[in-house]
Amino acid sequence: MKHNFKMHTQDLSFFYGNFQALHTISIEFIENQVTALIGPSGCGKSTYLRCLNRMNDLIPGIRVKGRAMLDANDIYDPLVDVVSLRRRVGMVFQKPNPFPKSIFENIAYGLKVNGVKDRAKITQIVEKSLKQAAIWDEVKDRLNESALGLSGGQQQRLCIARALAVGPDVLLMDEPASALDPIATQKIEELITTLSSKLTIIIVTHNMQQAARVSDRTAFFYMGKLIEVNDTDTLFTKPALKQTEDYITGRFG
Ligand SMILES: Nc1ncnc2c1ncn2[C@@H]1O[C@H](COP(=O)(O)OP(=O)(O)OP(=O)(O)O)[C@@H](O)[C@H]1O
Repeated sequence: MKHNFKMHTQDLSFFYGNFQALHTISIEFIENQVTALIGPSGCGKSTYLRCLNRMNDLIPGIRVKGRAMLDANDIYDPLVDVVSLRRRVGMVFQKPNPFPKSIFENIAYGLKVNGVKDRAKITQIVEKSLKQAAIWDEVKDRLNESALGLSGGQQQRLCIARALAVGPDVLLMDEPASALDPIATQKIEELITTLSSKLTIIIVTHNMQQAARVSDRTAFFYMGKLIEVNDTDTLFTKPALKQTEDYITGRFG
């Protein structure tokens, strides 16, 4: 079966000032699959993830080399509008970060910023996004209450709904469940699996069991380098390199 690549990077290198955090990383992200990025703390997973929607742009002294492509477009092309890039490549962070507004407004806000004015349409998208993020039943009777009154797991699913509302093609998730309890984590993992039928998902996780559960492909990073990328099953059962094997069997990390 021929796969379509939704995103890919080619020899992507990244520098914080004089410190090179990423060395010539090339990965292809298959459309409507989940790719997990794993590796020990400080190996550059989050830096790489943030390169994919230019979240590092505002850090002073950074430099990017190589290419990061969304479909056939280089996202670092000077003509790219970063706001519309982030609409197509959404992001969910480690710590749920809802706005201090109502549940409804958390979703509606991004739509308004993106120029949607029709109230009925906004209401419809809010409902659809909350349903997609598997939180509608829990919040439908309290849409006007503050999002800050929700549990951590609910807040994270609300943030996922917020990201989905603007219709992204790709969702970047930076350890989306690491601040959550096991039940909330399971809900997020189930949600990732459901969403991947329509979205390309790239997830950073510290948790190898989680990578094995949710992802189709896994990329192992070490000290700013991509060591190995493969089907998740293959990477975890027959890693090509000793370094990968040592990491997944817990010999370091
Ligand atoms: N804003 C920054 N300025 C300078 N160096 C940074 C900055 N952010 C990260 N780094 C460095 O870049 C390297 C990669 O960090 P990064 O956060 O991408 O790793 P990570 O694999 O995501 O780690 P963790 O799992 O602990 O979050 C580290 O050496 C880190 O110290």
